[in-house]
Amino acid sequence: MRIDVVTIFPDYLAALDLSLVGKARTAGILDLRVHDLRDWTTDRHRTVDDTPFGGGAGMVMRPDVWGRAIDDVSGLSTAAVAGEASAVHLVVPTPSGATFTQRTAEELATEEHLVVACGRYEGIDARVAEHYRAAGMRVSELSIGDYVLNGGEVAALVMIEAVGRLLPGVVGNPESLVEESHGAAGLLEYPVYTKPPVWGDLEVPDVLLSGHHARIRRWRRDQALRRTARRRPDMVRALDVAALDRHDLEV
Ligand SMILES: Oc1ccccc1-c1ccno1
Repeated sequence: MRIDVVTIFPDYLAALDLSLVGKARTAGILDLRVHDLRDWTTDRHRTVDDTPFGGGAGMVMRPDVWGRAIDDVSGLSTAAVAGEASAVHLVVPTPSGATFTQRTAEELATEEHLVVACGRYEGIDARVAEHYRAAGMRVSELSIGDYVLNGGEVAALVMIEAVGRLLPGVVGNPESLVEESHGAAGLLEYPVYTKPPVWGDLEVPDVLLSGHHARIRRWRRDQALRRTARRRPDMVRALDVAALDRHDLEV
């Protein structure tokens, strides 16, 4: 997979040189390129924004600068036919976007090429998303949660980590992806324990020391259900109970 990130703060994305995503880049699993939006400006002040039409506070990022940047990194500037459906999926982090979830990460992890446009100020001129949708590109305006950040870079870090770790070969044991919170069962993960078996006056639940794997699986699913019901009742309502029952039969 290739991911191009365009931002006015490229250093913000330095964290992606570290840990699993960094290893995926070194291994050639993930081709991640970070670009400075100002490289596509044409004035000596390298201007990327201007005042909003209709008035209001703050500044809006210019469509012409973003257009040159996205055309370049997506290959559209050299595409034979501008209208051809692009292999690129444009991701625009924004507080006004659809919620980015594990399902979103799973879908994006199947893409060939993501371009992530990190906006700042009051946002990116709305015509940018409109233009690329009309050009046949899939465009997803996504929020990582109901709060406001100063820019899209932090959201980009979150999304790229959530997507990158799903790529084949990135996580050592793919099994570990199955039982995570928000995984296939649609539950939060059960509580985990390791040595020492007694820490102060706190002990590890006996069932986990029993060696009885069927009981351990059942205990863990019960804990996941309880935790989900207590902390995320919204997820319980969405649960596919039939699937859980099928899972139960497997245990
Ligand atoms: O608050 C933001 C500002 C710019 C770009 C993205 C965001 C955001 C907030 C939540 N998810 O994304």
